[in-house]
Amino acid sequence: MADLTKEQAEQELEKIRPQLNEWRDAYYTKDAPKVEDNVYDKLYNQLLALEQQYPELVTPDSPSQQVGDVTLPDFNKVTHDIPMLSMGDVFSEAELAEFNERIEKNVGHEVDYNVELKIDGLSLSLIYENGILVQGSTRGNGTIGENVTENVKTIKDIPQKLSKPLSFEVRGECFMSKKEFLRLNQERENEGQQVFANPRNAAAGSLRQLDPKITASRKLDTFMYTIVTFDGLNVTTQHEALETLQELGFNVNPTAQVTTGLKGVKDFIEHYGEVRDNLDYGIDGVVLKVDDLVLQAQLGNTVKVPRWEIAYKFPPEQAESVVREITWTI
Ligand SMILES: CC(C)(C)c1nc(N2CCN(c3ncccn3)CC2)c2cc(C(N)=O)c(N)nc2n1
Repeated sequence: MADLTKEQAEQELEKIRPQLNEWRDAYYTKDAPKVEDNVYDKLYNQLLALEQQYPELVTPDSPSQQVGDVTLPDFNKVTHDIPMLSMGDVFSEAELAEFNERIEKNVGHEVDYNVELKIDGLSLSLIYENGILVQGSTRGNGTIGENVTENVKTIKDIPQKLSKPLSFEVRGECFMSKKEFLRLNQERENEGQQVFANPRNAAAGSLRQLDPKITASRKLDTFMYTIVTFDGLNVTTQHEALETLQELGFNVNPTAQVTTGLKGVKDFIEHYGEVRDNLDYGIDGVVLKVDDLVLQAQLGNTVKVPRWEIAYKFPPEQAESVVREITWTI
């Protein structure tokens, strides 16, 4: 911002201060940010620049003076030493068959897959040192995530202390059950607040709160699915990794199955495609992972996605309004 005269700076500040305070209040009290963080940050930095240029223009109600009880809408960032990759996805059985053929051609024989439900939540990384939870973070862009450690400590199904003094990273999905989603939205409706569009948004909005007390007031759950570093664990398959996670006290989705080649995958997909609406958590597909960890390493990853896994995606769940309409007609 070009150097302004003191009068011009004062006029600018009289506009910027209430705007930032309004945005910040919306961010906290309504969990519904009115603007993206970067828009807030940009205007906030303009305020800081003007106040640095003219310190005498700083007022007690300036957002720059609201330190302590209200930290800025920005999380500390963490770097994922091992990137949190994306997933290749397919939408038909023909594409699944192509994926399987590619794998079999590459390794020269049929392979076992660990088949998992794809939970519709947000990715979470947990780091433990000597069995103590020391960091929780979101996926972010796969390399840089947000540090949400204090919030993660309010999630009841995440162990803060493991039964073994392990130092490792585990990853999984943080989600909100459909039951909790309905309860929370009813509460927000009663309080005249904006409701969340779906459980995934509600989970993201609850985990990505800067006030852990707000996170604690929302019931979040997890299903963990990856041990990133296996040192000291004799785990040789993805299925064993899930069993080990369960033994260590993590919540693991109980439906995973090992199949030989694609046999059984079709039944798994059809079954969970049918019972999906009755599950208390959202799913948006099924994930196939080559079960053997040595084969996974042999197949490796492309820049963004592992070559050894694929996500079969379901069509979007039936819209709430359609369901309500049918009920209404009846
Ligand atoms: C370890 C790998 C990479 C194979 C992996 N990656 C996953 N994901 C990556 C892409 N993700 C992602 N998220 C946002 C933007 C782009 N990609 C969302 C998590 C998995 C997600 C689930 C689930 N949801 O239930 C699951 N059972 N297994 C996963 N396994």
